[in-house]
Amino acid sequence: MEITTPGTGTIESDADAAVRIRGLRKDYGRLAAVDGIDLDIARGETFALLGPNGAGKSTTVEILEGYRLRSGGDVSVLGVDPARGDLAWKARIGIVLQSATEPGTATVREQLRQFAGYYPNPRDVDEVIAAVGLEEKARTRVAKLSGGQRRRVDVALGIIGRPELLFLDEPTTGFDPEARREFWQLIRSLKAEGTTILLTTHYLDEAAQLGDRAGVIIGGRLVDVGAIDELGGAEARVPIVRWREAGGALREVRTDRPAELVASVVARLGGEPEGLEVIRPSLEDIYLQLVHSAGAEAHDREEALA
Ligand SMILES: Nc1ncnc2c1ncn2[C@@H]1O[C@H](COP(=O)(O)OP(=O)(O)OP(=O)(O)O)[C@@H](O)[C@H]1O
Repeated sequence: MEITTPGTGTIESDADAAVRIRGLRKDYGRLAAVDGIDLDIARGETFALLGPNGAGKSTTVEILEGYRLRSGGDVSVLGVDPARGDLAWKARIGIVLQSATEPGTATVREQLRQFAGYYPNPRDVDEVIAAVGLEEKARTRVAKLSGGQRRRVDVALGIIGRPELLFLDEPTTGFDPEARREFWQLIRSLKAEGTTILLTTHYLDEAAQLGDRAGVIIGGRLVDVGAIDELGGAEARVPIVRWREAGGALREVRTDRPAELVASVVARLGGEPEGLEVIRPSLEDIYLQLVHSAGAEAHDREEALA
């Protein structure tokens, strides 16, 4: 069994972590874009990496993919240091990058068939086309597809090689709501087959739908990591009860016993309180709290140093 150490996201019995990161650093001149990250991702897990623009997510992911060299720390991806990953290792990972490659003149099926040829054990091209919902566009040139349809081709190219580990960098940007839901189904089926998935996204609902765990990177540091429904800690999840008093004044109380509070307000007001709401913080609310408190801490550190 794997035991996750709170606060670091490392796995204690590590026999089969898909990704293992220790003390990872990446400096661009004086900027520490990644500033000492420790994280493990278990095999078969879907892990969502969250964080504001410029936080260091893509830098971290590109180091794991072998596209970027690190400045310090240790990294192992499927048991291999990505800085030394050979073709056999590359065939075991799938990548859907943020910006799509140039489409060229090939049709959807031609492009997928070509990519399938690069892998030892590819998926069936037509099955993949169906999985990403592009059957009707299989004979269309990629260059003639809409932005969202091209994104589906990117996803298809990422999974054609039957990867053990799939990197998805903001995969559903530009998808319409129905396409996003279809994509989530596809990811769930890949997960059911045992694929490990590292998802970077700004859509918190996507993280909540797909992620087993999530980590929040801010300013190059992993400020929180845990099961999606534990992120931010118990305190951040305390519900808010809101209602209007008899005179119209708005009251708001945070309590982990909302039913008890509502009962006492009803008894006191002698009936249904106006505008009554019990609000449970969403993942987005919790994420925004984390971002704000990390920003405030960084500000305090700067003040202390000044
Ligand atoms: N090649 C580079 N040279 C210099 N600085 C870079 C380079 N690549 C990234 N950075 C800087 O490193 C920091 C982290 O960037 P990164 O792309 O990892 O962020 P991100 O979390 O993926 O952001 P986004 O959500 O906008 O994609 C940013 O401040 C960025 O400007």
